[in-house]
Amino acid sequence: MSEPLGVAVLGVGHMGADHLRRLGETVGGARVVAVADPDTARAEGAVAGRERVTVHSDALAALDAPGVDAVLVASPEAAHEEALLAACARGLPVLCEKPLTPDSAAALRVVEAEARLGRRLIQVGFMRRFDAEYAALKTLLDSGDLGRPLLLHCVHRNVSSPPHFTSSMLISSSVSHEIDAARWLLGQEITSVTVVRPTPSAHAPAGLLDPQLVLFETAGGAVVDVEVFVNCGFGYEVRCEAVCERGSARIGDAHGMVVHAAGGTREDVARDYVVRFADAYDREVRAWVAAAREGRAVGPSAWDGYAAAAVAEAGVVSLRDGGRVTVDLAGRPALYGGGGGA
Ligand SMILES: NC(=O)C1=CN([C@@H]2O[C@H](COP(=O)(O)OP(=O)(O)OC[C@H]3O[C@@H](n4cnc5c(N)ncnc54)[C@H](O)[C@@H]3O)[C@@H](O)[C@H]2O)C=CC1
Ligand SMILES: O=C1[C@@H](O)[C@H](O)[C@@H](O)[C@H](O)[C@H]1O
Repeated sequence: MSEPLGVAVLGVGHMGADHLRRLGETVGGARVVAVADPDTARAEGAVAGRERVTVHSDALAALDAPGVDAVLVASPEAAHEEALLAACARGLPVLCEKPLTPDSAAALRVVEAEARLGRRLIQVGFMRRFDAEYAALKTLLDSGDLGRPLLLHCVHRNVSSPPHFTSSMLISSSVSHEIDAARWLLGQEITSVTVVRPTPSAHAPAGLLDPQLVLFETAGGAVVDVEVFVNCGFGYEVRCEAVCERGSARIGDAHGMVVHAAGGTREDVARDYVVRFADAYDREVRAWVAAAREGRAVGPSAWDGYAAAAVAEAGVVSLRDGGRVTVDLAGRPALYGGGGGA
């Protein structure tokens, strides 16, 4: 393709607006030609100053707008399935923000639609795979230098959660990143989930079970623990330590300046994911555009989105009922490699 990739952006809230800016400023080879958001005032504001962009209140109308070659889905998760199925029906490449869908049944319908096409169109927005530190950890683990990974210790903290956040969303929205990262880093499917609930923080909104401790067991016998705490109040922290047979490796400790002053040490903590993962989002969108222009798809697949949804669902059952809940995955279509590993 010699022309820039014509992109329709569905949803121009927090993430959609950030990706819209990215497609204009940071990532070459693409041009936003349509946006859709039921909040049309927001959509008009988001494209102010841009030329030749059509604004739609309806997502499907945006897909049919002139010049659309590909779709970036940044609407709330409940709207993803309809957009993904419509994109598949039109043969349009998609970058879909995580989670793929709110539940595994919907995710499986998306997987089946793509598998029927016989080619990948969908990349899921698990951007940590494009983060330099995560990529370095993956390379190290794959090299075998540290031996077999035994444990992953993960931390996922946000300053505060959005008003619509529920106790289940700590798992289905926030921990979905650790689910994908663990499957990817270890190359293994997650087979069971156990959620432990400490007494909630006094600073969490009433009724929100925050923090939570989420434990995964994998097909290869590794164990992953995730502390998720979305109203920690002080900063955005994402860490991961891999403990292996011959050593350990940790990422996520240092991102800014370290100041030694007044008899102490101070280190900046990122405010949120848009800051912490800015480079990762840039690489993610750049990789998507480059692949879409060549008629390919890269990065986390619809199958990865489905697997994350199924694991999260088991986690939500454990959160509700207690105990260890087994993850039941459907058979993996040949399009995604068939077989067992993640
Ligand atoms: N990769 C990451 O680190 C992050 C991913 N996300 C994901 O991005 C997606 C969007 O989240 P936010 O931007 O935080 O939400 P948001 O609430 O800030 O924005 C969502 C926008 O979508 C619009 N919208 C609602 N229904 C729509 C539809 N059917 N079609 C098109 N637009 C529609 C809303 O009016 C709103 O403007 C979610 O899937 C969320 O999980 C969110 C934060 C970080
Ligand atoms: O995807 C994201 C949000 O939706 C989620 O709510 C946050 O906890 C994550 O850190 C962020 O990356």
